[in-house]
Amino acid sequence: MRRPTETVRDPSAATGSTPKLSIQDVSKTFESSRGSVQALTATDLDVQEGEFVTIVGPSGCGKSTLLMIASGLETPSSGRVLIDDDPAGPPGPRRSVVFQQFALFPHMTAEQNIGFGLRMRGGLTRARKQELVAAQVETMRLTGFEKAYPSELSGGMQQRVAIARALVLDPEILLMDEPFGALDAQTRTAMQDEMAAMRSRLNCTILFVTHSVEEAVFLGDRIVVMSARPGRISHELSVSSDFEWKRHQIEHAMSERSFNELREEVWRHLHAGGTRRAVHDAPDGGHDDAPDDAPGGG
Ligand SMILES: Nc1ncnc2c1ncn2[C@@H]1O[C@H](COP(=O)(O)OP(=O)(O)OP(=O)(O)O)[C@@H](O)[C@H]1O
Repeated sequence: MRRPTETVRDPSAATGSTPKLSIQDVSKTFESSRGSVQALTATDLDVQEGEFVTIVGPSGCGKSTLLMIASGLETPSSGRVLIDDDPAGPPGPRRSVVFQQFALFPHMTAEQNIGFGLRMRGGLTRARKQELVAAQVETMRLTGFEKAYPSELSGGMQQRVAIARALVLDPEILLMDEPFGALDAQTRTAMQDEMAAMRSRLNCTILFVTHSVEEAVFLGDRIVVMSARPGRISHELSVSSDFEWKRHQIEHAMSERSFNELREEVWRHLHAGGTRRAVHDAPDGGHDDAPDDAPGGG
């Protein structure tokens, strides 16, 4: 029987399949007025088709940089990114990104925001585009708010619009950079549950950056732990889909022993990676909010 948690070094080697997304020996150095900052070093990550990979690590360790490089919005200083074994190239419709700050157009309604990326897409009639937007409105439980402007929507609804805007493009790879980080605790919990429930209906591969170990454990098929700057992947853990709590809500999951064992294991690896304080949740896990003390915060 498969152990519920096990260290996975190279999942593609285990499955023998071509990864959907492959980040190979990527490093990134930013040049700024304060000198150069090495954000990432020698980072390798393979993500299999349909896999949901969560990334945690200390503040400033390069999580967002890794995600931006995976999206094509940032170029690596060295190394390469492949999709289905081919160079990923510049950003395109195969990859969609959802940011922490929803980045909605304030002068557009919810449905106009959702349909924005479809405007440039050829081969679709106007009626078909409207159908696709309507389907996302329903999936994201935004019915009745189609004509509302972002300022008229709650934070959770705004983020649902942002996710709908990414999903309407039917991306092969969805890249999410702390998508629930700007939400209040209650809305965040609701969105975590929605993401887990929606997951089986999503036909895409997901890379998800979070500061929350709980979110990472609850949502991820695999958790990637990064170490302090210059960031690199220090550990990976797989989370078996056999866990019963994977089919429940996060509040329920957090009361399960196996969930908490996994959470503690992630914390151990975070501590081993060189920071006392890496993420900002675990309300009952003894890891209270505290000022960032990891090097290179930002
Ligand atoms: N455009 C940039 N120019 C200069 N330095 C940058 C730039 N983007 C990121 N950095 C630096 O690279 C390092 C990694 O940043 P990044 O945002 O990827 O980390 P992170 O792990 O996502 O941080 P956080 O958890 O706080 O969001 C930081 O030291 C940051 O200051």
